[in-house]
Amino acid sequence: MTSPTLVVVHRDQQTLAAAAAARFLTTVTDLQSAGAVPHVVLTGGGLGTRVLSELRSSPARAAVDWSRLHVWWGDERHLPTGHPDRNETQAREALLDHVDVAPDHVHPVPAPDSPGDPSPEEAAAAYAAELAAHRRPGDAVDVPRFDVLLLGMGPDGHVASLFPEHPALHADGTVTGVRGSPKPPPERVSMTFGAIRAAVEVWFVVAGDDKAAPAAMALQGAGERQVPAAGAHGTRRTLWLLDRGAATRVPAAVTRIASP
Ligand SMILES: O=C1O[C@H](COP(=O)(O)O)[C@@H](O)[C@H](O)[C@H]1O
Repeated sequence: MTSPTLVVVHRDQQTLAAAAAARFLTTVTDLQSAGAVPHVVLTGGGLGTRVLSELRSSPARAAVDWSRLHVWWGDERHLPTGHPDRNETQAREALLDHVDVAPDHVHPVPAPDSPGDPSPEEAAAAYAAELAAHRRPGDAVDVPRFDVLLLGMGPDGHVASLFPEHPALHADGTVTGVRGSPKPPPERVSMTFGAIRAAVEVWFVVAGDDKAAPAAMALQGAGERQVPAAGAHGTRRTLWLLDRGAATRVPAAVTRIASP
């Protein structure tokens, strides 16, 4: 049985980013107050990073015990440590350097300048091993059961670094090296659908007219080879947080207007 999908439309990118941050803070606070140490997966991309900036500037960020939170990435650009285009660098600058995360609870994808100078495939294998080491009792896949997995979506419908018609779409295991990415840089590391679909909740954060077509296709039964976003869903719920531009082609019957 497939889990429910909820599409929420916000007035504009700014409202969407702030609302996603508020949801995130509430979800993590609820989990922590129930005694859990949540596992969250961050996304790169313009809006994904903006959500992190909103988390940083929210007064409610003090409600979260940042030291009791595991942070992972759904994908990474295979670039040296500290490179401005690494998703990790952007997340650290936007949020992680400004909250009291426990360093050993932050799990970046190994960079090419990490010990052993890993290739994308070797970095993927190391990340898969790190994920497997955090698997919890009862977890069905070799990853911790992610409480929230954030995803941006490219105008081509890609999610994480799973691009349309790319061989990485068919990778086994939980993490794959990616070569020949149509979006620079060409070398990347990505969670596979197997890992993404182990998440309890998948939250898409998508804004802009250029995302309207793939959003509509993903929500209306497109194949995941053509529109990879169609293949990403959570075990309990999949949430699409859109701005008006990205929602223009989604049938009104499946959307909820949060901020007109
Ligand atoms: O390269 C990437 O792009 C996607 C989408 O980015 P956006 O700027 O179009 O929102 C992102 O989700 C992914 O993590 C990133 O590596």
